[in-house]
Amino acid sequence: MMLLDVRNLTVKLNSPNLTINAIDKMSLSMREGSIHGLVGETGSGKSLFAKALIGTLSDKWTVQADRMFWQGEDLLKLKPQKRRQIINRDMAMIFQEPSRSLDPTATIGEQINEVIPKSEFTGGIFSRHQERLKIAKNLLIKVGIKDYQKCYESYPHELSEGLCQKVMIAMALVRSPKLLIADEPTDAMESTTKIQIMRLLQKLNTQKNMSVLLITHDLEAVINYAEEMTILYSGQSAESGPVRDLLKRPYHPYTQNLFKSIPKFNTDTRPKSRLETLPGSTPPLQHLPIGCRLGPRCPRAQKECVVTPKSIKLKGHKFSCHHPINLE
Ligand SMILES: Nc1ncnc2c1ncn2[C@@H]1O[C@H](COP(=O)(O)OP(=O)(O)OP(=O)(O)O)[C@@H](O)[C@H]1O
Repeated sequence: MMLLDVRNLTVKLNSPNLTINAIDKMSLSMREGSIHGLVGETGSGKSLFAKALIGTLSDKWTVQADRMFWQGEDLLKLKPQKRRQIINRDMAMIFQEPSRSLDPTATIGEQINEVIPKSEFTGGIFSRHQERLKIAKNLLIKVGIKDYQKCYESYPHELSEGLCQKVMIAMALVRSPKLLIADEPTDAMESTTKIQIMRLLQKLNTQKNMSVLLITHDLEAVINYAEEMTILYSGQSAESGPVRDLLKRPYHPYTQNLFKSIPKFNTDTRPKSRLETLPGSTPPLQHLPIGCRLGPRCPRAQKECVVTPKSIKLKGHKFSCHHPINLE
């Protein structure tokens, strides 16, 4: 069953002089119980997408979409209060630099206690303290923190980034969300910590059937842990589909180039030769090209590319390109 189905999402930045489509008709759909990677370079709009979905963008942004279905219900058609209720109940988000998301003046225990909803308590007011303690410790055990007592009593600065991220995940689990949005959850972490966090997310996905939207520019993590992925370039969807299929036969030149930028997946590269990258860099918001935004950097660009390409569905992929590769 489809958990999330967003079609043609446009996120506009409204300034006094002009309006910019920071996200331009992006689509993303994910199945219930899956890990879905959302990949793109810095500034491609990954975090904006997440914020548009959970409704935390400020008034200077306008969000429009043909549909934003959550378990078959269009979130954009709901009254704000109802929408918030569904999002609070079903979705949770964790961020990069977890130590910054935690309150430096309160212990981990105090912070977990604060997010436990009243509905979790079964006993009376006098047993509340003991219940809180039990729930918080269970959460810390669930995310694999062995020394949970010490962690419970610690302040964030006394913990490593990896432990802080586990605490953030524990806090996110308190409402048993159906979807966990993980925005660069392992950014700037060392590789062993990275693997621990990714394995934890994978375990929660398989054991609790919690879907994960993994937002990252770490393509290898997506290849290792996600079943499906969406590739964003400068606010436009380039290609989406099952990770294995995309790896085997990408249709979009940008997808092909992304994979070629990882030595492990570029078997054509001779030792000591340069990795293939596209010329130039991603355009800033104030200088977005018209049509396909990859156009100025794309080796296959032709005059049609000044018109935004339509999304084409083929063999389980969706891609938006006038001159795709590997079609034969
Ligand atoms: N509050 C804001 N005001 C103005 N522009 C913004 C704001 N937030 C994001 N942007 C712009 O919107 C675009 C998309 O930003 P976003 O943070 O979604 O990118 P991202 O893909 O998540 O990048 P990163 O991987 O660096 O987090 C960027 O060009 C960014 O500069």
